Amino acid sequence: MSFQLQSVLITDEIDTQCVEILQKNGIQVVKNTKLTKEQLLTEIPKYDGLVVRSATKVTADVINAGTNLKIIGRAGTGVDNIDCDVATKRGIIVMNTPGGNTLSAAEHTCTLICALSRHIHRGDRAMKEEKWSERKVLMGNELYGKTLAIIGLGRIGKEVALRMQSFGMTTIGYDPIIPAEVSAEFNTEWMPLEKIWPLADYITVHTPLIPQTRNLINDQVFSVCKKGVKVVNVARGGIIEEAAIKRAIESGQCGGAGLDVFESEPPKDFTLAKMPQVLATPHLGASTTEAQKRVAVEIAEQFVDVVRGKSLFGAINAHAMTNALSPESRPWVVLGRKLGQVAAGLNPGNVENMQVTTYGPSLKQAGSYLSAAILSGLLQNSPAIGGGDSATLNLVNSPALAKQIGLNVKNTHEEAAPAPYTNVVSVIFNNGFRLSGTTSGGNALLIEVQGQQFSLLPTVAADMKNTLVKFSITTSGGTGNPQLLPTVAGALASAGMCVSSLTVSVENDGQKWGVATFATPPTEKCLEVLKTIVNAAVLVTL
Ligand SMILES: NC(=O)c1ccc[n+]([C@@H]2O[C@H](COP(=O)([O-])OP(=O)(O)OC[C@H]3O[C@@H](n4cnc5c(N)ncnc54)[C@H](O)[C@@H]3O)[C@@H](O)[C@H]2O)c1
Ligand SMILES: O=C(O)[C@H](O)COP(=O)(O)O
Repeated sequence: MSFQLQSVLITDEIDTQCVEILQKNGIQVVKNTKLTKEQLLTEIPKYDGLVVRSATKVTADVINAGTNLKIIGRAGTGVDNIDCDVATKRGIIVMNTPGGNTLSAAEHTCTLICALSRHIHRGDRAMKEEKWSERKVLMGNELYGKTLAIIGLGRIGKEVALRMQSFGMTTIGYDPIIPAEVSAEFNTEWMPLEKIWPLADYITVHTPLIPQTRNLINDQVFSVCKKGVKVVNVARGGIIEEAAIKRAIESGQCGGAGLDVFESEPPKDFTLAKMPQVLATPHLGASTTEAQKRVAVEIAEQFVDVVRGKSLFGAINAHAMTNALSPESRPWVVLGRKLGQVAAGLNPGNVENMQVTTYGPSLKQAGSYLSAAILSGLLQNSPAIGGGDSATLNLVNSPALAKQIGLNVKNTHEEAAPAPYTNVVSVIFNNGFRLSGTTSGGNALLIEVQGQQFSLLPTVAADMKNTLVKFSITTSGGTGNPQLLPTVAGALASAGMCVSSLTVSVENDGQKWGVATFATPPTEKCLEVLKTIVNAAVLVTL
């Protein structure tokens, strides 16, 4: 699945290469870093892409005002300034540039650790104030032989560990997803937090700011640390509680803090930053020419790759789309959506469980995008999610919306497809309703609806604004009525309908089902006419 991207708005200071790459690829770019919140709300509907750093707060109201938004790019790492939940529900891809500023942030962290150990900030201030005598009180400590605790052993945490080991520091750390064997590869002993606190001479945090990490280091943690412990935060303000740092410095429990990030940026109150024991920088971790060039180029190239259907690298909320980018997957995405629409049209009611089974080698990795595509068709008019908002249902938001309404989805795969097909997708709901389909020559085809198999498969084409009428026919003992199809076709034609296709299923239990598709929407009159000939007729708008 790929999409058109016509215009991108950049609202933070980003290297010019971002603009150049996007423009070279035919995307119009407007860079305006001076927009007020109100101006942003007015401007955003004009764009289908937005690129930011950490300054622009991409809040729910901005995302909801962005009626054409398809993608939000973060030229950097942290996405805490973007309301990712709201973006996901709106079907908007959010991507960052993981790794682009890792080295700069790691170097900045190491710089703060070194500077804190020798009171560089205080020495510098003393010189500027012509207070040479300060040298008597600015006794430092070597880093050699000291223990550095690293909370968050991801990209930056690892680079910090490797660099500080060259000063002779012992590195220990904690991360819920990095196992001890992995941290051992960069000579860092994994430990639970309670074991870490009393051992650390320095603590540096490198986690995202999430509920589990907010105020991770607080009064209680300081109280079990070594007296004089020094803390460093180049991750996000609030991971180390600012009020607790202040109290710990005042009591002498904390010997110094290196802070690049703050709970509010810019800080509403500079008291903490002004404390002599605090070495503060205004969120400079990624502010190097190298990192800024890298993240600017990366976010622009990532946008271009999505537009070309090449890659979703950096996307943090589009898991279902990962295997849906290739041209071969497109008819399957269409089929999935159509199956969902057919199910919604024929099987209204409470659906709590949906099982999607993919068959055949080509669909081995297709389960997640096919179930997302089916959900996008199934839920498009669902009152449970506000109904009728079909334009916004896609592979990004439909899994999240299904979860929100308590619809459980299970994917399974089987290597061999039922003969005579090579690849098939079938979906079955908790009430037993099932349907399946395949693709051929780029067309989406129905194989089976509710146990009724078609030998000549009805097309549910993507580009045809067609409507499907399912009708059931009693064939009384299997003899059938050879005149039925011409009779139905004739009746529909007399009702003024332009029929695109008319297909009847293989007989099952004395029943046949027919599917008619139309190039223009059928009228109520068409249904009435049909009902005089067949047992039941249901209209499904695709
Ligand atoms: N100051 C700056 O300019 C600057 C620059 C770049 C990145 N950052 C910030 O640094 C942080 C880390 O970036 P990264 O690229 O290393 O990210 P990363 O995703 O590579 O690593 C983060 C690690 O934190 C771990 N983690 C999550 N919850 C945790 C918890 N409760 N306890 C311990 N660890 C936990 C994750 O498992 C992950 O391994 C992010 O918040 C990012 O925004 C700041
Ligand atoms: O998470 C990040 O990438 C850093 O905090 C950098 O933020 P910035 O792009 O605003 O400098």
